[in-house]
Amino acid sequence: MLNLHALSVSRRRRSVLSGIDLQVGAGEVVGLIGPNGAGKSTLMEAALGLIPFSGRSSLAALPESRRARQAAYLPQSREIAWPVSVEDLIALGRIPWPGGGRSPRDLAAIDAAITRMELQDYRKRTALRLSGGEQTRALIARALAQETPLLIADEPIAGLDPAQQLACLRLFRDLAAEGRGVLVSLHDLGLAARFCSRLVLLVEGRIIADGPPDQVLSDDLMRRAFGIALHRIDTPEGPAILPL
Ligand SMILES: Nc1ncnc2c1ncn2[C@@H]1O[C@H](COP(=O)(O)OP(=O)(O)OP(=O)(O)O)[C@@H](O)[C@H]1O
Repeated sequence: MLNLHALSVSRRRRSVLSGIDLQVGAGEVVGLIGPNGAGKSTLMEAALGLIPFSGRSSLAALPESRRARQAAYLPQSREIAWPVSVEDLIALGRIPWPGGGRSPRDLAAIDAAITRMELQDYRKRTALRLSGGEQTRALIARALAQETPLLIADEPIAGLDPAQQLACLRLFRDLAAEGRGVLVSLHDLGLAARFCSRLVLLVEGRIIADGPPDQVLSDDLMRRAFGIALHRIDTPEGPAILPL
């Protein structure tokens, strides 16, 4: 679904990503974790073909029209440029598909995305006047309306309340169960452990671990990545991981 090979990015003549090999398959929620500035957003932007890179991205190799039918993207910046209604914002997700956003197929996809993000009461409101968390949910709904096999989401739960964080990650898990692939960057390591099938740990532009959450969240790797110890509390729902 997504295949990155020897992908490298330099910015201002500084290496930001180096030799990235990464696969995201159908049915996987792959969590991208690592310190601020490690290169998580850069990896996503390069994989999507939004910035120059060397190496190979199976997604960026597609023609632009097919790329937008293959992957939807929630960028870290939640900028909404125009005073459109929530419904019209979500309809933008249908642009890659024939129908102009108003075919019965488009309307069904928009309705489904609104329902999944519980935005029924917001659909006629001006997106710019929603709260930050509500705007994020509307932008996730736009990505869902795109109905792509792959979803790439950059810190989707940043700014969401705890219940919405859980709802968002449960939704991603459901998408994977439906056969889609999800690549998501997260800073909450406990939630990453609970909801991701695999974790990829990025440090200074290189992948230093890629595997099951328990393996990647080892004391050694966490100390190497973040320079601190983490305390793990196991609950019936999964681990909670606290910085010490
Ligand atoms: N447009 C740019 N020009 C120059 N350097 C950049 C640019 N964008 C990002 N960088 C640098 O690239 C590095 C990786 O940034 P990136 O945003 O990918 O990190 P990140 O892992 O997503 O961080 P965070 O967790 O803080 O969001 C950082 O050192 C950043 O300063």
